[in-house]
Amino acid sequence: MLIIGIAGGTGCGKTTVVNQILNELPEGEVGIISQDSYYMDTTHLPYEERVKINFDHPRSIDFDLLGEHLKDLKNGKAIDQPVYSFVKHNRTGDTIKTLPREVMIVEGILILTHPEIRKMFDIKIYVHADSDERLIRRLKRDIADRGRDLDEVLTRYQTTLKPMHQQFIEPTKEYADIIIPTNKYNTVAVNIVRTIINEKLANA
Ligand SMILES: Nc1ncnc2c1ncn2[C@@H]1O[C@H](COP(=O)(O)OP(=O)(O)O)[C@@H](O)[C@H]1O
Ligand SMILES: Nc1ccn([C@@H]2O[C@H](COP(=O)(O)O)[C@@H](O)[C@H]2O)c(=O)n1
Repeated sequence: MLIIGIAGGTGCGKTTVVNQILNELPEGEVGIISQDSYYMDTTHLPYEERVKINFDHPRSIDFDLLGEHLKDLKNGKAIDQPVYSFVKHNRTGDTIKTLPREVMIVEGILILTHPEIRKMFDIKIYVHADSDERLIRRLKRDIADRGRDLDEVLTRYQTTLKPMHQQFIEPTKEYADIIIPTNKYNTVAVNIVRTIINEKLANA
């Protein structure tokens, strides 16, 4: 199994890059794990407390569960990936059965911050877009898809997103084998990653 980790700040385009990679690959050959599925279970907290959580700090992620799941997949076992709600700030209680594939992609802002998880990646990719570009994309996306308003996104950006990005996320660029610039759509880089995956699939 080849495990590819894709990190980068919020709104840099990780999900978009993953979808572009998958677009021209045979369906079902590559498995996807999203770090968002591994936000800590917050069922014990009322909604008013969940809203206040710093979702850009590494402690907000259940890395133990993510590590167990990656080990299971490596050992050929299917996992039940939790489904996360950005509206409820919690897992929904549903899961998605995720089967082990020859190539697994793990994507998320904080996945390269954890030494044990980092070691499990055969290829580490950091997707880079400038912070103003990321903020604009995040604003549009969170208002359109994640039930947020302008004030919520901007307050969160100032209080947690920006400082956590500088403290935890941006420094993980140094672990990357490949850095993909995404201020514009980057089809050349996407094609390079797809070629690596195709080679792995052809030799499987
Ligand atoms: N290269 C790009 N140029 C313009 N918009 C982009 C680009 N990549 C992603 N987007 C848009 O920005 C938003 C955030 O992208 P997304 O892939 O969800 O980022 P991430 O997963 O890193 O948070 C989405 O609405 C997406 O359509
Ligand atoms: N309940 C939550 C949980 C997370 N976030 C934000 O999501 C961002 C990470 O996801 P991307 O798809 O943007 O990589 C992260 O910056 C968290 O602030 C949230 O808003 N609400």
